[in-house]
Amino acid sequence: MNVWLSFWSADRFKLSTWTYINVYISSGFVQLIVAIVGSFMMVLAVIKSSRLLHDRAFLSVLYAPMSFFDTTPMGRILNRFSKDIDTIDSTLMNAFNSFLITITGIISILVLSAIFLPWMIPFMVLLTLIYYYVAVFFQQTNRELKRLESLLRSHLYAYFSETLSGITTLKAYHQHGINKAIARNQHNLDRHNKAYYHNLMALRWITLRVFAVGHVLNFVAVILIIWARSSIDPATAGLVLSYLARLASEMSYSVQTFAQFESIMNSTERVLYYADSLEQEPPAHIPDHIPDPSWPSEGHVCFRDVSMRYRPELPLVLNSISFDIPAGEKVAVVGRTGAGKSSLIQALFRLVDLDSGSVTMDGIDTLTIGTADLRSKIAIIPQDPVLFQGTYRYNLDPLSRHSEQELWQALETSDMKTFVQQQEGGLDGFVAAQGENLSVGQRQLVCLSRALLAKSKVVVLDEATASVDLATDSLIQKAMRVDFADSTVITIAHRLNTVIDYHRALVMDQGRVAEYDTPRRLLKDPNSAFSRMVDETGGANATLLRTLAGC
Ligand SMILES: Nc1ncnc2c1ncn2[C@@H]1O[C@H](COP(=O)(O)OP(=O)(O)OP(=O)(O)O)[C@@H](O)[C@H]1O
Repeated sequence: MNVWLSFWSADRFKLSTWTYINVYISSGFVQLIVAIVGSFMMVLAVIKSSRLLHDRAFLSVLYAPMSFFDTTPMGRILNRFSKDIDTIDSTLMNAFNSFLITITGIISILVLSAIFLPWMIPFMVLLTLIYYYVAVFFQQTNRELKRLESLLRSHLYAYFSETLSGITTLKAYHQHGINKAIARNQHNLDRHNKAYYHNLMALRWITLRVFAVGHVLNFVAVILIIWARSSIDPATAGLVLSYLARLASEMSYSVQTFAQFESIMNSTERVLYYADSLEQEPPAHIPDHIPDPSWPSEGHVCFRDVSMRYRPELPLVLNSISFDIPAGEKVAVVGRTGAGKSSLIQALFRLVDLDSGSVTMDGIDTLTIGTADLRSKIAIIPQDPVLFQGTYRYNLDPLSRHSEQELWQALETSDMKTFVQQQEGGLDGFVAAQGENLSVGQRQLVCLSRALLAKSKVVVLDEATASVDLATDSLIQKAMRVDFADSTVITIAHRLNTVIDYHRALVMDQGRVAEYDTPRRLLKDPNSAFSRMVDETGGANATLLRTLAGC
């Protein structure tokens, strides 16, 4: 544009060469102003669209299957939502703008030189080809180096966040644990810096070659001007040389800005992958199969030949499991560690897709309805209760469906009323991220209150192994018997004392149902797996358990 503008004005106003040069420079200035204003507006547009991209990617991650979280390090996810999004927001348009300015600058210089020194055209074509070849070669290497750097940054973030979340364990190992964490962190930092250093070196490599191409073109121009000194006036020669002097740095800068632009587009590509290509869970709602709001009114749960594996390449963790839980019964799921107890719950919630078989609740196959429709109907008190940053009110009733009185009632049943009343703000008191300002037992009691409010017909309790004191434990057990008297309760039990009076015990062994009957009947057979588990609790306790079971 500035070449055209300067020629047009020079011709129209019959300007001298020096004025002509001034016009050329000032038209370049006009171009710069237009580019800056344009890029400012585009930056705003990019920030807005990156926000949409961020939201789409975030939603897609939230609905990704559990296998995605099992196989993707947390650092990698954090990297995409921090560094990549920030790069798109703050540097994408500037890099694109800089690249456009330098490339149009190079074209202007080449056109200007070609007009005044036409003999340069063959050299320009040859050197442009060399420039292109070197730039493409550099780009291929640079792209991989950038990927490597980003990957190693993800490792760095992953280990860092892992260290922070396990800080208490590290501290428990005193100086040894901390020193090890520091050493590992330094190692990760060094590896990341190595990749970054190679990136810088690659940039040096290309700069040297591109500068060489630019200077050779300059040299050729000088030779040609000397050769044609009789037919070219000094002012024109000066004009061409002064512009060609800028060529080398413009060429080098254009490769750098293109490399930067491409690496930013890598960030865009990575976020786009999360937004568009992540495998997704089955739909949250299936319009033609929305269950009746009162479903499940009974709480009859039935597993039929259920097989499940966590990922296609892994072995089955549930192997053709069948059992029936009549409505309102309390079932204890017991078994050795790794037997598949938690996997059973994953199958019930459809957190992992079934390989085969079906799970029905009150006759409705859970595969035929949306995952959100299913999960909202089952209450769970997990072993490791999760609370969100906010208030007690928000954690108890995130969808604001219950009255204040109902919230207090639920807290009273779970013995948390006095505690919440003592907090500043009461129900609107502050709950830290992951409930860090509450003990694990208190967190479980908040989860119990939430389950009480949900009034679900199917309740799952993943019994805490060690983190809950006996008082909290017995409170939860009492709630299971009294407040969920009409509900079907499935308890993953680690302590047999708490579930010995349940209606049934389901003994899991290596992903199969080993035994399923009333504790009394199972205990009548001294060789049953359940009997052996009871015996392992010790002579006196085993006798007590047998008495409680009515043997
Ligand atoms: N996310 C996962 N990805 C792959 N395999 C898993 C995953 N979770 C569990 N497993 C495997 O599934 C099997 C059953 O594990 P599960 O957690 O269901 O056992 P569990 O009986 O609940 O054990 P525990 O009493 O120790 O909690 C184990 O062999 C375990 O290695």
